[in-house]
Amino acid sequence: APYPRSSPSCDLTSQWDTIVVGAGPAGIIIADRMSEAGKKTLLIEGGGPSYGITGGTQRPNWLSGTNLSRVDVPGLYKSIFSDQGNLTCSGVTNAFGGCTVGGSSAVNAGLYFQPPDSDFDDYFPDAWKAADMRPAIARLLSRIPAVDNPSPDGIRYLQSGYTAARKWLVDNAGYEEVSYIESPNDKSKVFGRPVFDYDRGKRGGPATTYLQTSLRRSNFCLLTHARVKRVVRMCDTASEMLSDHASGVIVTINGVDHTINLGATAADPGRVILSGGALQSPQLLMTSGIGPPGTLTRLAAAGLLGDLPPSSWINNTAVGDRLFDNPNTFIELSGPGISSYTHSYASPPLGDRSLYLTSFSGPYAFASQTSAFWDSIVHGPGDVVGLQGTIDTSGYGAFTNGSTITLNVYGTSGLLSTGRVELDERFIPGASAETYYSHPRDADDIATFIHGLFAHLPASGLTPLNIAPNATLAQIRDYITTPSPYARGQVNHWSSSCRFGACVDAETRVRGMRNLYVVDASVVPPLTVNPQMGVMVVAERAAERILGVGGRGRGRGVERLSD
Ligand SMILES: Cc1cc2nc3c(=O)[nH]c(=O)nc-3n(C[C@H](O)[C@H](O)[C@H](O)COP(=O)(O)OP(=O)(O)OC[C@H]3O[C@@H](n4cnc5c(N)ncnc54)[C@H](O)[C@@H]3O)c2cc1C
Repeated sequence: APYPRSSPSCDLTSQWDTIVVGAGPAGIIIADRMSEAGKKTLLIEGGGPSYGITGGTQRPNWLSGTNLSRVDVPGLYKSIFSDQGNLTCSGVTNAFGGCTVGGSSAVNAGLYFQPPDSDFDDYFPDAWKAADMRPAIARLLSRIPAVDNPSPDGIRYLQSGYTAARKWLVDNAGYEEVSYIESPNDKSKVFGRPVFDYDRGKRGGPATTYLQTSLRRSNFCLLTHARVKRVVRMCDTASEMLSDHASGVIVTINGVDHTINLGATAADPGRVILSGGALQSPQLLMTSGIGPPGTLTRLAAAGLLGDLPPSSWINNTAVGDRLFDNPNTFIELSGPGISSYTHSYASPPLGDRSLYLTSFSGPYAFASQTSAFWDSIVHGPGDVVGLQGTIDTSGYGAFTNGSTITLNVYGTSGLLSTGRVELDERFIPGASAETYYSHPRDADDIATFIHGLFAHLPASGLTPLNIAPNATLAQIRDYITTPSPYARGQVNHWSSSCRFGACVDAETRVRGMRNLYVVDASVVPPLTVNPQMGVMVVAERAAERILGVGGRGRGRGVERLSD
């Protein structure tokens, strides 16, 4: 049932100043800022509750009697890959992700790295440069602090992988050990502890912070189990509004379609903000008659564009284009000093269970990453490729003995391969095959990174098990580009499918529309770090741009065509 079920502010027949589609991290933050600014705001989520505070009740028996759900406990993170409950987008997208209150921030590992200034300066448009983003970053960190020592008792748990990796990378390979909280900008030959958005041993993020302030406002409603089919942008001849105005959305609740309307006035025409994530926001644009003409023709033939006439279609091939995800490779590493640890959903060791239940401390206070490191390859001025490694506490696949851990290697910013959001025969969105390694330089760069790392392996400290430590560059390149349980997997860091300039303008407004916006990972270019903090910062900055407030590079205010 819709949640909260009886709130008077959830009267769906009323008219709204702002309708936000999707309660992922971006949607929650932008909806909170809109309602804070006095806009009557409706946040619509297709999935249901997740964290205990949102009404989530899925939990293993050892959490019975608490108000925690499985989502709240960081150490239960990996269970999502074997038991998705009803938290994921299964059947809704052809990819892995969270479709629940909090979106993927409710099912992810909680890694929360601040993007370096260079990401904003190199890849974002004017008004989104590093200097413009500082207030947004400060606001975000004041609501969701960054932590790199997640257990509230102050003890660092499961550190054998950290110790071995430090010897390898800092002592042998010349990496500098840094605090990523204090020094977010240096992302070349650096090693350190991962940063998380946990809150005193529990999963944090926008759902436990921003959403809670929104829910206390009488001008805010969160509607769950409600899927938006499309934005309404029909000509309304009575008021002579054109189809470049969104007038509301069509949403399916319990199998029944409803139209929910914006309340346009001369002072405030209202706005629809799509925050469905990098796969579903482009899908929503397409089902609203905005996208590649071939896809719009298919949707119209299937009757999925309502009665929007072809003359009102906005043909834009940039919708869904240049989708990005990090190509990844798992490298299984074993060493005599390593004690691996696999978190258990149903039966954590008794000591670890009681440590968590009494003080939210111990191994269950974090998802399993003990260290992270970065390097870069400079191809030329402004042409720099970011490379990341993250080390976990357990082995994977066929390599799960007690002394094996997993290194996850990604390529990040500056990679050249991108794909497209494609709608399959049922119009479900997914990633096209070109998303990974379609440009040969990417495989060369990532193979060079791995080859260089292997050259510095300590003599008896760590041994790669699934790739030979003396593999040639060509062998590594073949390994990482050949599908296997360890290579070419999806990291699910979907982004960049509705880019600034081509798909939205510098106010995040959809090109060709006056009051329709996209604020989520779709507008975020490939970042040097895991995306969620960048997504949240972008939502904070977008609120300033849309509301027309906020210091340097001040937003131009709503619904005046510009850029
Ligand atoms: C398993 C996993 C692990 C990850 N680990 C990390 C990590 O540790 N650190 C990190 O930085 N990033 C991580 N990520 C990525 C990160 O979680 C995402 O980048 C981030 O959540 C994207 O936020 P978003 O707001 O763009 O969209 P999403 O998180 O995708 O949220 C979109 C929401 O909109 C809803 N929605 C979509 N369409 C509709 C519709 N038509 N009607 C109603 N509702 C709709 C969806 O149900 C969903 O809840 C991980 C992702 C996954 C899947």
